[in-house]
Amino acid sequence: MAIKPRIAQKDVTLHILKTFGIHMSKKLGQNFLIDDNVVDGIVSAAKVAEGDTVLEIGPGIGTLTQGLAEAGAHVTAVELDRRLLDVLGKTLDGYDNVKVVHGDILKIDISQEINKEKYKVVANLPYYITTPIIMKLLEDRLPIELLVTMVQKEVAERMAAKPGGKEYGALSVAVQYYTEPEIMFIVPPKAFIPAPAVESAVIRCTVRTEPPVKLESEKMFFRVVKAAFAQRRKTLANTLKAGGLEKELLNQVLAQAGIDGMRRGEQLSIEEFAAIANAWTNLK
Ligand SMILES: C[S@@+](CC[C@H](N)C(=O)[O-])C[C@H]1O[C@@H](n2cnc3c(N)ncnc32)[C@H](O)[C@@H]1O
Repeated sequence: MAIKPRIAQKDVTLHILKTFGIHMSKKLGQNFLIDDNVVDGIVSAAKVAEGDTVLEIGPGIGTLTQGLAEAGAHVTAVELDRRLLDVLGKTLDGYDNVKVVHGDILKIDISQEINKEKYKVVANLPYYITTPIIMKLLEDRLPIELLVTMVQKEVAERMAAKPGGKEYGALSVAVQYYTEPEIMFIVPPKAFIPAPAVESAVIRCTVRTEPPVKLESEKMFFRVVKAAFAQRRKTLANTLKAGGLEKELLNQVLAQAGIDGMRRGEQLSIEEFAAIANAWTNLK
C-alpha cells in the first residue's frame, strides 16, 4: 500500500490542481480539504479499521480517500466530475484498496458497486445536494452501519435538533428516525480551498437496527411529519387538515393520540408524530 505525501495541505493541493489544469467547480460543490487534522478527525470519527468497507461520495482529488485507504479501509469512491478521474488515477496510484467509480451518487445503483453485508459511508459532501444524498442513503435502506459526513454546520444542527427550536424540522425527524446523529466537531472555512462562506461540521449518524417507534404505516408517519412542517407557524389541527386529514376525523385522531391540536409541529417528538400517524391509520 502506498504511503504518499498527504494531499491535505494547501501547497500540495494547489500543485496537483495546477499540474492537471483543474479549476474547481462551484456548481459541483468543490471545496477541497487542505487540513490534515480534519482528514484524520473524520477517519477517526468513522472508527475506520483495517478491512472496513467504505463508500466515499465525491473524492475530489483524493484527499479524504487517502486517509481512509491508509487506515486500511476498502474504499469505493464515487465521483461525478470526469476531469478528476485522471487526477485520482495519479494521487491514488499504488493504493490497491481503492476503487474509483465515475457517476452521480443520486443516480447510480450503489448495491451494484458495493456488495457487502455492512459498510460505512464517509464523505465531505457536495453542499448543493447534501439532503437528497443523505435521504437517499437512508430511505433506500442500504446496509449502512454508520454515516460520517462533512456538511454545512447549519445542516448538521438541523439533523441533530431536538423538538422546540427553529432548527427542528422534517429533516431532524427523518434523520433521527433512521439514525442516532452526533455532531463530532466544527470545521472553519479555512480548512478548504476555496474557503466556503459558511462553517462546516462533521456529523456521525449511527444507523439504528430497530426504528425508535412502532408504526402502523411508515408512509403515514412521513405524511404527518411533512404536513406538520409544511406550514411551521400553523397549529397542528390546521396543518393536518391541509395534509388531507378529514375534518370529521381530526378530533378523534388527536384524542386517540393524546395530542392537543393547538400545538405546532416543531414542538412534537418522534413518539408524538408516531402516535398521530398510528391513530390516523387506525381510524381512517
Ligand atoms: C466538497 S468536495 C469534497 C472533495 C474531497 N473529498 C475533499 O474532501 O477534499 C465534493 C466532491 O463531490 C463531487 N460531487 C458533486 N456532485 C456529485 C454527485 N452528484 N455524485 C458524486 N460526486 C459528486 C464534487 O465533484 C467534489 O469532488
